[in-house]
Amino acid sequence: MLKLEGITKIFNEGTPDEKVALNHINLHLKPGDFVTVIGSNGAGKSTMMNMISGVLTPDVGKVWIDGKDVTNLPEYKRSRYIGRVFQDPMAGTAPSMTIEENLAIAYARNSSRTLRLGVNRERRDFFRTALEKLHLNLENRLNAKVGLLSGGERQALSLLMATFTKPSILLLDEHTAALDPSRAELITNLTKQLVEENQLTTLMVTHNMQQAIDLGNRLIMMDKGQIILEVNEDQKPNLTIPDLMAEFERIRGEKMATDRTLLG
Ligand SMILES: Nc1ncnc2c1ncn2[C@@H]1O[C@H](COP(=O)(O)OP(=O)(O)OP(=O)(O)O)[C@@H](O)[C@H]1O
Repeated sequence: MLKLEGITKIFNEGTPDEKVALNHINLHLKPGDFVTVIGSNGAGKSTMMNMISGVLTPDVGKVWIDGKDVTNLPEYKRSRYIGRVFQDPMAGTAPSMTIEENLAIAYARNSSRTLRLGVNRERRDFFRTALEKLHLNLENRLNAKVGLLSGGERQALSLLMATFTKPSILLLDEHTAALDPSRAELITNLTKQLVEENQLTTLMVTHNMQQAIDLGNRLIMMDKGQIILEVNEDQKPNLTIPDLMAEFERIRGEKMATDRTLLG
């Protein structure tokens, strides 16, 4: 489903600002895997997500999606395989367009579906049914401009837009971090629901260790451009925050830099 093979990315190579952002990353996600990604600031998490979505190309290594080598496929050509939700609720939607128009764009992105431009009745019913799942009453506001929605509502819509065409890979990039706790919980629950319903293969970056433990069937920890710990399906149900901190200390020989956000 997703395979990263020996991925290395060096920024500003050969200059005093040289930075090895990813150092020989190997990762394999089976269909339906939901992998949470934790790691300190600058560990390489966003760089890895950008490598998968095609924003960046690796210096060394290959990216495979659905058995295809997509390493050199540009972002716009990869978008039909990938749904992505960012930290900023403003990033995933077009504020001056209506909810319906935003959904129509997301729907059209997956070109494997038949696309007739515009929104016909059948499509509108499909959008309404999808929106009902959010339990935010957005199904009755199809013609409302997205710019008028709250941050939580926009993030819920972004999540729906990223998932309802069933992408091969769903990338969640700290997508609850900018929300207040009750909205973050709503989006977390919605994430669980949509991923399960659509059986999506998912990679989620979070700074919240409890969220990383609670969601998904696998967990990886990154540090200094490397995956330093992989927790598999059998180990994850019993995992605790102290376990993760102890593992970091064992591997790196130093205490993990933590703050309240990281501890959730
Ligand atoms: N375009 C770039 N040019 C130069 N250096 C970069 C660039 N993008 C990332 N880096 C560096 O690469 C390293 C990894 O960055 P990355 O954003 O992937 O980390 P991260 O794990 O997502 O961190 P955070 O949790 O703080 O968002 C960092 O040291 C960062 O400064």
